[in-house]
Amino acid sequence: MKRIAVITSGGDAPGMNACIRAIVLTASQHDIEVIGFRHGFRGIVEDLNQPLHPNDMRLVSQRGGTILLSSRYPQFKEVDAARQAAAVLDQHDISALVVIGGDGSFRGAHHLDQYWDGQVLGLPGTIDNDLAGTDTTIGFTTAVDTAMEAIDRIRETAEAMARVFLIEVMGRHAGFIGLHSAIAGSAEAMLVPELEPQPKLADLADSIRRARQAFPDSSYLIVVSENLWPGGVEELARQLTQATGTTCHSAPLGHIQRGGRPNAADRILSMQLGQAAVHAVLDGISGHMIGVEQGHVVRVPLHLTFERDKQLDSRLVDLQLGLQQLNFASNVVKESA
Ligand SMILES: Nc1ncnc2c1ncn2[C@@H]1O[C@H](COP(=O)(O)OP(=O)(O)O)[C@@H](O)[C@H]1O
Ligand SMILES: O=P(O)(O)OC[C@H]1O[C@](O)(COP(=O)(O)O)[C@@H](O)[C@@H]1O
Repeated sequence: MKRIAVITSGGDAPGMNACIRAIVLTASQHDIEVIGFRHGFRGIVEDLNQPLHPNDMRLVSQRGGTILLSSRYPQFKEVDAARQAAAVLDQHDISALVVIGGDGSFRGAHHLDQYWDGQVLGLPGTIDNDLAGTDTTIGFTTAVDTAMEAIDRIRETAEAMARVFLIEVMGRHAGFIGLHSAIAGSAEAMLVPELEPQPKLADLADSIRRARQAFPDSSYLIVVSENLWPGGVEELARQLTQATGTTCHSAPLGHIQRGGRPNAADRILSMQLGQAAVHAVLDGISGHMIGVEQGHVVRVPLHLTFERDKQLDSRLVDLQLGLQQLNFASNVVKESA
């Protein structure tokens, strides 16, 4: 009988618990025990093990965060840490490890694979959706829903007070949350790292000025990815206020985007991938991520998920940029009417 170990690693993502549930239930169907290690790779190295029983899984899918806890543990890059993890996994007679996490976690899984004989599998769990080889990641659509709801709320007060807001969303190196929440929130402008060329301060200020002229009683929302503007969204708001003469407010959404109950799509994705991970273990697969492409479960070599950049969907970028233009054009029509 095989034993499977599971960790959740890096930034937690809504749906990780539903994924753990599917792994534990599917494994039990095949008489396979599942052991969790708390706090990601640190938990393996320090042997923070936690048996996972099907009976414990009844009320977990609905919860955000991760019942296995997570961490950022840079020490795992060391060879000694990987060797220690391999020794702990062997002591527990583990034959496969499932890592639920993002690109950093998959680098960790790939690293461990070189020092351990067991099977290593990755499941894409990050709100950032920045893993190549899968259309979406566990937690992404819930985070977009959360950002959209926050944008809607800001829209209402901004509209009531005719204010300009810069709303900062998560996504350290990738604009997926930015793009999707900008479209869903009908933002007047969007700043995400993938835009070529990047809008300049003067362009943004000019758009704000024109919109204010045409529609002085309306709100104007700009969605901005974190880490994009030097000094952050507060500094961008300060510079735009100075350039336009209109007060521009900053609203960083922060970690509220990461918590919360997973939406239906994330629960379904998580359970689909959790079940598929156990099937991959039974098929003897190692060194792969289990992802989803066009509704089908796919197995992708781990290194291909983090060595390549995942592109934004150019049709969605065009959609947002086009609607921004039309928004502006309709302002001009009204202005001249
Ligand atoms: N190059 C690497 N080699 C080994 N382990 C790594 C490497 N990069 C990241 N890790 C491990 O994966 C963990 C999660 O990575 P991180 O980038 O923080 O989050 P995410 O997996 O969500 O992208 C790190 O804290 C570390 O333990
Ligand atoms: O909570 P922390 O450690 O400050 O990390 C914040 C980062 O984690 C994320 O929420 C998720 O990123 P990862 O999934 O890659 O860990 C990013 O969007 C954000 O930049």
